[in-house]
Amino acid sequence: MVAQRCLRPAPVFDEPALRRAFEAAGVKEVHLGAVWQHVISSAGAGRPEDAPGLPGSAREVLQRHFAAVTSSVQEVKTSADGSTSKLLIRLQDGLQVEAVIMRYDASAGRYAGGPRPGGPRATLCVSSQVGCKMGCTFCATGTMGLLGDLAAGEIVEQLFHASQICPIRNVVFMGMGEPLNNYSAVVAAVRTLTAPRAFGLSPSHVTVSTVGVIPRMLTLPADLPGVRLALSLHAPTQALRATLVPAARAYPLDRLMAALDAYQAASGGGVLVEYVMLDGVNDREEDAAALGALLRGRDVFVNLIPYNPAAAADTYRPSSALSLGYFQHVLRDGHGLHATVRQEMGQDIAGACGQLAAQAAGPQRTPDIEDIASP
Ligand SMILES: C[S@@+](CC[C@H](N)C(=O)[O-])C[C@H]1O[C@@H](n2cnc3c(N)ncnc32)[C@H](O)[C@@H]1O
Ligand code: SF4
Repeated sequence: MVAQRCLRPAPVFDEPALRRAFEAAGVKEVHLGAVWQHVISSAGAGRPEDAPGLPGSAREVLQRHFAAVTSSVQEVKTSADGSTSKLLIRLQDGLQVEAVIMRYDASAGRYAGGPRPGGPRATLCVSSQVGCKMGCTFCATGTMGLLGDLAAGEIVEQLFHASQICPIRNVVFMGMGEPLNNYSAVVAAVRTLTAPRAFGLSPSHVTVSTVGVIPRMLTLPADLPGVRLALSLHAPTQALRATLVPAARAYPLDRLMAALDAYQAASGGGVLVEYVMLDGVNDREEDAAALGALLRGRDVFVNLIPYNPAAAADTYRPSSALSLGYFQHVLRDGHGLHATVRQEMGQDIAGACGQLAAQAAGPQRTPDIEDIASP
């Protein structure tokens, strides 16, 4: 059991906490936006209670219980090519998470150039938990186990910190943690990221990535309309998936595909399918054929992710360029699927997918099925 974290002061970007405190003090909801705008426009320098137009009761609540920013950036590492910056963020109780800025011009399909303030808008990869209990065998975060859930405000603060470095257009929940295991905080955080009187991101510019927490996938379209879903699949059969992703034992592949279909029926949107390419493990000819058959006819976009070394003594190797190309060809030309190979950036600062592990890794263990199945 992970210890409950106690945040004092509470982050002002924590919408549920702020709403509850305002309600209890009889403060009108309309003042939430004014407080956020004040903090954002002053780059965190302005105290929440000094937002213009607040009644005395709101000022008192804010002064006693809330702070503009509760986390701090300990270190920023930028890759040699300038494409990626990794932020090490310290939370108020000493836990640490990482967030990654990727300067990638999605519209042009290529890296957009170095860390230029005011340059092309970037994508921010945020963390939702400190560590993760799901224990995927190829993921650095998975080796840590779960140390704690982030509060909604701490997730939002990652965008706040990144925005001080460069303008952010997209947010992807592909950092540390399984976002659907910290569901209520992630939903509240996305609502603040997309609120016009807070950060005003378009919902379609926010992607929540999951290893497949079925009950939460089904509620997502109603709770976060317009937000995109990415599903980390990694294998075309239950037997192979269970060896890579322990969560597959709690959420088997047939039920996962049914949940994917139900999600799509409810959201009306396509889903990004992520597939980490592991040499000789899930990148063989028969895997490509089985994946093509599994996804054929579904509204999905397959992203083949070159494996990033996650530990010094690694059991996996990245697939060769030849295997990646062949796999993509089978999906595209054999099965009519959209399939791309992800352009990986930031490996030299260990800032690529699956490499985030701000704390030292704990002893690796296979998670209990009961533990995985309780989101
Ligand atoms: C770190 S996870 C966080 C979001 C969520 N827990 C999930 O699994 O989708 C984001 C993505 O990174 C991928 N990933 C994990 N370890 C990786 C590695 N060593 N190399 C490349 N991608 C990796 C995951 O499979 C997933 O698609
Ligand atoms: S890949 Fe995602 S679900 Fe799996 S251990 Fe890493 S963070 Fe957790």
